[in-house]
Amino acid sequence: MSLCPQMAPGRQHQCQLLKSVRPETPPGVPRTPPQCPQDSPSMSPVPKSISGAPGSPPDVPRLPSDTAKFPSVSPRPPFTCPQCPQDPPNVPKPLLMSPCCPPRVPNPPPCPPGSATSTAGAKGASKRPPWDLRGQVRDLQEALEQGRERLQVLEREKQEQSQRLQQLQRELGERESQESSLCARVSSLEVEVAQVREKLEQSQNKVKALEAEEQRLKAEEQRLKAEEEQRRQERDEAWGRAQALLQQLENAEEQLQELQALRELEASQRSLLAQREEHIHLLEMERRRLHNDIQELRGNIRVFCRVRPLLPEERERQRGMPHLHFPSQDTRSLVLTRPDDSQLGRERRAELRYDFSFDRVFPPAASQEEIFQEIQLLVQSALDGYPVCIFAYGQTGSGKTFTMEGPSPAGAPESRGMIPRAVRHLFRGARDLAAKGWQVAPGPRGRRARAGWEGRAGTATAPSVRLLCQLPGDLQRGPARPAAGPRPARLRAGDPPPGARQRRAARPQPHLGARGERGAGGHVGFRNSGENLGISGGNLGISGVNLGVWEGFAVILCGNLGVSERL
Ligand SMILES: Nc1ncnc2c1ncn2[C@@H]1O[C@H](COP(=O)(O)OP(=O)(O)OP(=O)(O)O)[C@@H](O)[C@H]1O
Repeated sequence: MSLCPQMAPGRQHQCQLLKSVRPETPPGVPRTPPQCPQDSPSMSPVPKSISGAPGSPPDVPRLPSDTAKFPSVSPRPPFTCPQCPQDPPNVPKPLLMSPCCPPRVPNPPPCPPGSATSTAGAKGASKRPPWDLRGQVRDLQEALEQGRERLQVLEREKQEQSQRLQQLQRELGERESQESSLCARVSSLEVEVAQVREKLEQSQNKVKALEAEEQRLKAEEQRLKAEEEQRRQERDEAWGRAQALLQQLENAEEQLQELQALRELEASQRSLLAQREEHIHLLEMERRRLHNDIQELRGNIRVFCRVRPLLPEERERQRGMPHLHFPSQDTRSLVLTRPDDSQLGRERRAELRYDFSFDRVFPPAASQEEIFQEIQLLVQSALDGYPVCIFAYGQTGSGKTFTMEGPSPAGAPESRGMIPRAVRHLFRGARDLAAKGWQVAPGPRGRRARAGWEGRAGTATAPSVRLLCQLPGDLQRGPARPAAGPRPARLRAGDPPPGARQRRAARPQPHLGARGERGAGGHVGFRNSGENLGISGGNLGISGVNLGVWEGFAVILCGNLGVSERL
């Protein structure tokens, strides 16, 4: 059995079946196995899915089922006569066992005489007597005749079989050509299948890529949707803010209009205020003038007398102060009496009476506040630009320091002296003036400036206030100074304190608190919020009662003058 060398194993059975029905090739005729030029060794059987696939060409003839066409593949066993021990010699074997060409089993030839099949004739012949030779010859002739007829039948059958064989050979050729074409077709189909598979793989790869791209695009779509949602929210928020801003803008425009109206009102009010301020200024100037006229009328130089109470040790030595009398109806008088005893003590004379008159007399019970009530108007005059000098004069131990500074150490606020009270009054008055639009600033040092508070709101004039303080005992003795230093010059009105510039440039001024604590050399100064209303009188050189006032500055000179004598 020869096989197609390029035929796939799955197709071997088919070729085997075709081979089995092929008759023996006559000798001399070259037999060529059917070739499948397009078959490849790796060709696989045609898958049913392909033949039944929708894409299969409809005109491709399907190979007939071999088993259907050739149900009995195995060769039929040779016919044997059941009555004969071996095959009859001239009985042809069946050639085909195809359903389309069912085998035609010839009638079994009659058994030769003597065999089991010829038992009937033999029986007939046996019925003949052995001596009936003629009868036996007739029987033989009849048998011969039957054999001839049988031979003729067989000849006809042979011819029919030959024709059938030729027909089958033609069919076989057709089938082989058909098979070749089918093989070629199958090969082409397999190539197409391979191409389709390749395309299918490519398509699957593309599908996978597209699916991945789809996933990516879906994710991108989700992200874009989220961004879109966020943008929408932001837009809504921005829209809300814009609406709010529009509303605010409208409100602002309304407020602007109101502000414009208010500005116009403010301008009118300002002009009115300016008029009122001008009026107030005029009134203030008038008040100042009247105030100082009153002060002048009361006296440019006023002398107050204060009698301090007895000290504890003095109470032990004397019984009260019967020699001092303070008329209750007259606060300006002080009466001093003393008995006018004769030198011998025999005569009884009337008391000697000394009447003193001052601008104000303060009895021992007078408080610091009562005293300051009298001098604070002078402080107001200093704020108005008038030179003011306040000093205490008296015997040692008469209470000058107590009056001007207060007790030492410091006691209750109500026991403060005149200096801290004046300073406080000055600063308070300066603040009140500033609240009214007046500018209060320290004046230029070392040069003269116009006296008085002539500055007004909006003007640039610089009022100056200097508070010159000399502490107890120092005014008479003078400040401590170097031995080689110059002696203080006698001051004239209008002269600046000698050495003031020099002193200010030489060393910083001692600064005290608002209470006016004693500084080095007995000179004190007051500083508050950078405004120096302090002392520059270190070398003021006031001696005795000769006081100099530096014109051009509003000066308050507070101090006391000690005398070495007791009254
Ligand atoms: N009004 C008063 N009320 C109570 N005590 C007073 C009063 N005035 C003075 N004193 C007391 O009298 C004493 C002497 O007062 P002070 O030192 O002020 O006198 P002085 O005139 O300054 O003396 P000196 O000239 O020696 O400096 C002090 O103890 C003081 O406390």
